[in-house]
Amino acid sequence: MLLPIDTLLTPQEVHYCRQQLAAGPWQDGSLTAGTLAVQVKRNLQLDDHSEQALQLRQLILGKLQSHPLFVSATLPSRYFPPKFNCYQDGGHYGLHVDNAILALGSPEQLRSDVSCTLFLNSPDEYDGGELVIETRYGAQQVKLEAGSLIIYPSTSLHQVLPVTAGQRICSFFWIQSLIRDAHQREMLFELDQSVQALTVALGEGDAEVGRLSQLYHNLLREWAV
Ligand SMILES: O=C(O)CCC(=O)C(=O)O
Ligand SMILES: [Fe+2]
Repeated sequence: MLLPIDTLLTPQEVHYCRQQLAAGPWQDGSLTAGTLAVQVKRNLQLDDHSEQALQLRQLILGKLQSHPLFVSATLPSRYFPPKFNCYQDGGHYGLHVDNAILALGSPEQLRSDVSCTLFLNSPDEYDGGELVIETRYGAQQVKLEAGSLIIYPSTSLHQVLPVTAGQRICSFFWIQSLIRDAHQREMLFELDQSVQALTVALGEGDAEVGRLSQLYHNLLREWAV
């Protein structure tokens, strides 16, 4: 499931991120690429240890944790601290799959189940730079408004097309989900969305809403790892 989440950040929050990023120490993205990725990756990344990265991570993680649609769709168990990238002058990231286990061997180790890109500048500010995600139904091109986020299964092959004019600035990160399997996660998401809509329409006291809600929680209990 590819799911866009519109306006995770307000325009004011996007503005704050852009200010911090303008000041931030950027480095060659190939420094942090694995042995395979280094052959296909050409971009800049904010130094993960910088003050700017620490500040922005806190802001983004806080917004994610309090966003009901994001939580329902990803069922997060652990968050990889958001990173920041910038593509310009033909910069791109060729077709790849994200590492299954991130920060391998460290206390932050996490299995990537859901990959996320949060767009931090407007699509009007650059040409190219589409995030292209291969799905069972063909390749999908994604380029969202500043402050919006796309989530997609980490099992997918994906690439960022060359940015031929301007700059594309994003945050990207991964989620380890309570539900490892993308299909199970998607079914739970759809059930949860229906339960929420029926709760509004029929009220919390409705017996059938109660039964569907019981089903949701018992499936989650059954499948959560
Ligand atoms: O910039 C993006 O949208 C995705 C970056 C990416 O695929 C990665 O860093 O693994
Ligand atoms: Fe990736």
